[in-house]
Amino acid sequence: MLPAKNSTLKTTAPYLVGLGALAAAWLLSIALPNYLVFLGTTALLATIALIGLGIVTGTAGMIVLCQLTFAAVGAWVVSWCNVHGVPGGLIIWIIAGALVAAVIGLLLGLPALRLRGVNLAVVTLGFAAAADMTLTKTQFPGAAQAVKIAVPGPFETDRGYFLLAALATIVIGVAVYQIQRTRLGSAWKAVAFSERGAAAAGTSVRSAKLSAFAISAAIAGVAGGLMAGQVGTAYAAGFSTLQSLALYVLAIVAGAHLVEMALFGGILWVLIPELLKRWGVPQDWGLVVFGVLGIQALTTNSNLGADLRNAVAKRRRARNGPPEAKLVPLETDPARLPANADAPTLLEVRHLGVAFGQVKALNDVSFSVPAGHIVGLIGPNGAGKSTFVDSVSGFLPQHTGEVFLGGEPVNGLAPHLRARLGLRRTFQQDRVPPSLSVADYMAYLSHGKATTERIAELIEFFGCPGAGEKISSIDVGTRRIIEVAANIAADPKLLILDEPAAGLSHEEHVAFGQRLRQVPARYGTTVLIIEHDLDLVRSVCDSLVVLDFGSLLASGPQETVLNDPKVLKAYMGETEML
Ligand SMILES: Nc1ncnc2c1ncn2[C@@H]1O[C@H](COP(=O)(O)OP(=O)(O)OP(=O)(O)O)[C@@H](O)[C@H]1O
Repeated sequence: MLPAKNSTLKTTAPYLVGLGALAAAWLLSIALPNYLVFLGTTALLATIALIGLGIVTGTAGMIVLCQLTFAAVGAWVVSWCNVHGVPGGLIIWIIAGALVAAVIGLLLGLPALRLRGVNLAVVTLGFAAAADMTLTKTQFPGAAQAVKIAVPGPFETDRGYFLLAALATIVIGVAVYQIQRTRLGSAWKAVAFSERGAAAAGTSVRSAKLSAFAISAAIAGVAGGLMAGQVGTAYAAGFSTLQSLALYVLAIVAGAHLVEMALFGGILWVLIPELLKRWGVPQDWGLVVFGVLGIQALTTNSNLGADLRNAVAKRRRARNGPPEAKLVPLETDPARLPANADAPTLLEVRHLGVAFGQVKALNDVSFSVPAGHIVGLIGPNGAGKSTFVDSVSGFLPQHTGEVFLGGEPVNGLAPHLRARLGLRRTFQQDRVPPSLSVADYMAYLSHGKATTERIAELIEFFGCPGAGEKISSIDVGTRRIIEVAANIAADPKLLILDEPAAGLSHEEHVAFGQRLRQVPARYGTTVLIIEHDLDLVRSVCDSLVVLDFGSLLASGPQETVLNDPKVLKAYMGETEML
């Protein structure tokens, strides 16, 4: 875990950097010639739009090609307020523009809940093109009469306006940096990596996506309002579809989900056309340059920000060595819990059935899991184990039959709601967002319930890499253990583990089993584990349920089930192997 002094420094650092940046902006506003100050303002306003775009594309993983349309909304509201003499002045008008842009972002985000990838890109591009045509026809309020937007006294000069733009960039930059580190930021990253993984962690994918859209659009609205104030009158040409596309390219090339890289992108936004102008090349060629950069970024699936961070992490790793493997067997083997016959039922499934076309993946399966137990769910490949987990955790709502948690029916509840009721699960595939650190991931999964001390205790107990280690630098086997520990951090009633030990060495299997055996008594969590490794199953489970061809073959105490001739025949095909 991070020492307290370090973590205080981490919390205050963004504010200190912000103050430093404000001082640098003030010095630049004095030192730079007028023309460069104007260009600097343009770069800062592009930076603001890029920071917003970084949230929705870089962090939440959606392709949005209409960022400057949201900016146009901000500019439109400012122009309208100016023409109609709305009280409050520029700053209030900009805030109003941001709010209107957020509402429009929210509305556009609704179809995004159903669309992904290229389809979402097409919808947002269509929205940008439609808004572009409408604005070109109708123009901004006051544009035809060239009504100048009233800018408050201190910001009237180019230097003053540069400082206003710098202040807005710093405030938004620090705020977004901090949001990225909250549970909401983690939810965006989790949704971008795996919507199923995020839902299983109790995140409403719908709310996460809509909030990303709304906040991103609001920030674009601020950029647009400021753009209108910078030039005095907003024109449609400043918010065209092509420019939105170019901005998107810059966001992915630079890696605008990182605030400092958004600033870099903002500088490129101004620098490339400026250099072309100086070299006597038509500025429209800037769009070609952006296009080439975009193809490069998309084909290599990387961005400058991530590359830079990876290079730094690589150097640090070369200096410090890889994260130490800490999941080692305990010296004294903790005993397997004796099954408590009087324990109340925690999970009960009645007549569960799932059909995929002609395949009956589950057929009238009924059994229960008593509280405080570790129950193994076993069966040959294709027996229906994962289908069972998907049904119980809410990912296969089309199942028949009923599921009860603690006596309450959970049928019809979405996965994230079941997770919030204390029904957690892990996955066979890697669903741990690589962009989070171990501690951030645990805090995210625990819904902020787990304290720093609790996270440290879980890391220690499960032999996970250090709290500050990035998941991306950790092997997939270890990530599965982190996934187990993080789910326990949420204090679930029931944790369903889908092959948690896949990818671990024999020694780690043993060590993991020793930890798992202690989970019900130590953390109060009941465990249902699916596992092919019978050594692990034997070492941790007090009772077993066996599925075969989607039907319940046997259930009961471990020894009885493993000696059942039906199970021996169906599960392994030959008795000796058991
Ligand atoms: N989405 C799907 N569409 C069609 N058939 C499916 C689907 N998912 C699972 N099945 C089928 O349902 C049956 C049960 O699959 P399931 O993955 O639940 O088995 P399993 O016991 O978890 O297997 P394994 O141990 O290999 O993970 C299999 O015959 C499988 O081919």
